[in-house]
Amino acid sequence: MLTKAALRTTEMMRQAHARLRRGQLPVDLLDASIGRSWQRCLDHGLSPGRVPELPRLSGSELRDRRDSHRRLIALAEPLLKRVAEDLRGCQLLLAGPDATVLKSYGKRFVLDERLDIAPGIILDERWFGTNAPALAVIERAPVLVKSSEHLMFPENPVSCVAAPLLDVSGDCLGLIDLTFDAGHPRPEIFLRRVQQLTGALEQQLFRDHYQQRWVLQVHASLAELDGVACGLVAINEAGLILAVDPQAAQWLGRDATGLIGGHIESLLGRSWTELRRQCETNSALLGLELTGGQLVGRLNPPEAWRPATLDGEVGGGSGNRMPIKSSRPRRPVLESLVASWPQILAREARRASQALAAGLPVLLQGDTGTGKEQLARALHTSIDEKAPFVALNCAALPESLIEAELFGYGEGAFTGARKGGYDGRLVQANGGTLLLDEIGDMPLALQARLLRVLQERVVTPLGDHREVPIECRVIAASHRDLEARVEVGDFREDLFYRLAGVVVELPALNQQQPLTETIRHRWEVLCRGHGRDLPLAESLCERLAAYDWPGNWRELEHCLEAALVGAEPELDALTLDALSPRWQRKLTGGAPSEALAIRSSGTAGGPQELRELQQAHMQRTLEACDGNYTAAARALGVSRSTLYRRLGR
Ligand SMILES: Nc1ncnc2c1ncn2[C@@H]1O[C@H](COP(=O)(O)OP(=O)(O)OP(=O)(O)O)[C@@H](O)[C@H]1O
Repeated sequence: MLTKAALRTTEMMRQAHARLRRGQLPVDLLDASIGRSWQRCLDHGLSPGRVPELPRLSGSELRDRRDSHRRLIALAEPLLKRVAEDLRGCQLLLAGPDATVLKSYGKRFVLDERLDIAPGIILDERWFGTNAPALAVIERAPVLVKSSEHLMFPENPVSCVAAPLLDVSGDCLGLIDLTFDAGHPRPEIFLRRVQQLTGALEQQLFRDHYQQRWVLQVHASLAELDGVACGLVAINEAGLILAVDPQAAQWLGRDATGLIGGHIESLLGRSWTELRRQCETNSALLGLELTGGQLVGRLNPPEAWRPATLDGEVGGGSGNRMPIKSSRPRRPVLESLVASWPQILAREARRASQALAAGLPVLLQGDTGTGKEQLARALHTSIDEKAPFVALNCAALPESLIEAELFGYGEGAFTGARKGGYDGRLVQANGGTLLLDEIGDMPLALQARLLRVLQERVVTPLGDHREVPIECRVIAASHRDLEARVEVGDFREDLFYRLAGVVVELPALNQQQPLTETIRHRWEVLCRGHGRDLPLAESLCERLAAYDWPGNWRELEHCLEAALVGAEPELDALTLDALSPRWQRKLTGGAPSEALAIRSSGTAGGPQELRELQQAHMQRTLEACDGNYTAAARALGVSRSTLYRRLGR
């Protein structure tokens, strides 16, 4: 039996068709998208009610068409088959982006013998008139086309919903249509179902594309965070936003293009380094206070996030922590990391791996962003990728917490202590590797305790008398010159020797020779990763090589990836003009007036001259700071060691 609302709609549509027969387009009686479609159909010269001859692909044409959409079919088929079994009495269609039906699942509706909606049929508006698949592609949105809204079939016994399936670049891969009995009282539930299907498949596409990246899920409700309606943001190691799906843009209340290429810190107002540390190997739940309101988020390290499966479960498990199941190495193993390194450095890295495997500690030294953490992970993976890798940033924790974090505590050790106590990072690293990052910033008192643990290989948690044996490999890392700190008494000499079994000094990026080659290689790797083929202009490559790179690899990565994701699709080559104004300023020497002077005087302005100009600028800044290197380095925005090096001291 029809509901009152359905009767009203039926009556309205009867009037709509009557007005159409009198030559009027009844836009006031139709939904906006249906009205637009009717108008297009009339413009194509279609006559309502006259059943058209429908074009169909031949058997071999259909095979070819399926072959050219095999990625779409492979992605969607398992899910559609499963859903068709649940939705008895409905027909599910998978169609290409031109609304040609590729596959049909479940019931098969035959409206009359010429209207068998089967694979091979082309549901183009130009001959089939208003229909959900064609309309979903044109509107790029989910649509519901009820029985008599199908312009050519005023007595249509079925209604349809359809939604387009968009890939990560927003291109339409195809669509899913669900056809059901027109008498169904609540057609909206089918619309929601189709949206869930395309949502789940789009999440799968997002995951496949950004599997090696950090993924932030966002939603207003914790209960929905693992569903298909959550928004997704892909982030690179440096914190740069690589992609924002339409749902994330909606939740965040921001335009995706405005967010892509920006830094996650400016979106979340939290330190990226700290966020990353919070979820070193596990996903971490975050409360996000954004200008648009409160959202919940979950930050997932590379490979940890699994799309929703539509069964109410999440691939990787549920709850607020999601252990990584993958047994594949998450980081490049040592050999692939060192493949492009200078020979001497690669040899040092291999030596460190052997030493670590034999139980010796390894110390990694180098400026910020030179790849200490990346090497530490590769060393660990090269020995035992399945064992725990625990990183502790000794500089990031307040002095009062670092002891509890490192050694753990017993139940009730202090006010606010977790029920059941806490194991501490040393115990968590048992059987694996502990990275003591920024060890040069560890307070002296704690250095003494750490030394004792390393000597005795047992820890005593705070407020506890138990002794817990420790069996882990130790890597320490610091951007500080530890020997210099030992000399001035800020670092214990005995601890230094305990940590420095093998020392690897990671060079600054600008010491790589020739730097143009390194940059070009990195650019090509990034282009491949993003599926782009965009040459790097020679002139820009030279400018990049002349820049000092105080943030080393991290800064280079940030610069190149921001340029790549922001590059217009029609660009022939990446030139200086295509970079952000900030990078243009940086690359024209950090002293724009001097760089401009080179241009206006007509001098070539090659890398060597730029280097000399930079040096002169640094020297002048140093003099202006009365020879104080720390103040000059801060004024120039570079590290002290970089300033020393650039001035040849
Ligand atoms: N040799 C390399 N080739 C390409 N990218 C690299 C290389 N080394 C480091 N990177 C990239 O640079 C970024 C910084 O690396 P990493 O965190 O290991 O540096 P770090 O020395 O530990 O820095 P910090 O001292 O600031 O913690 C990462 O995104 C990493 O992927």
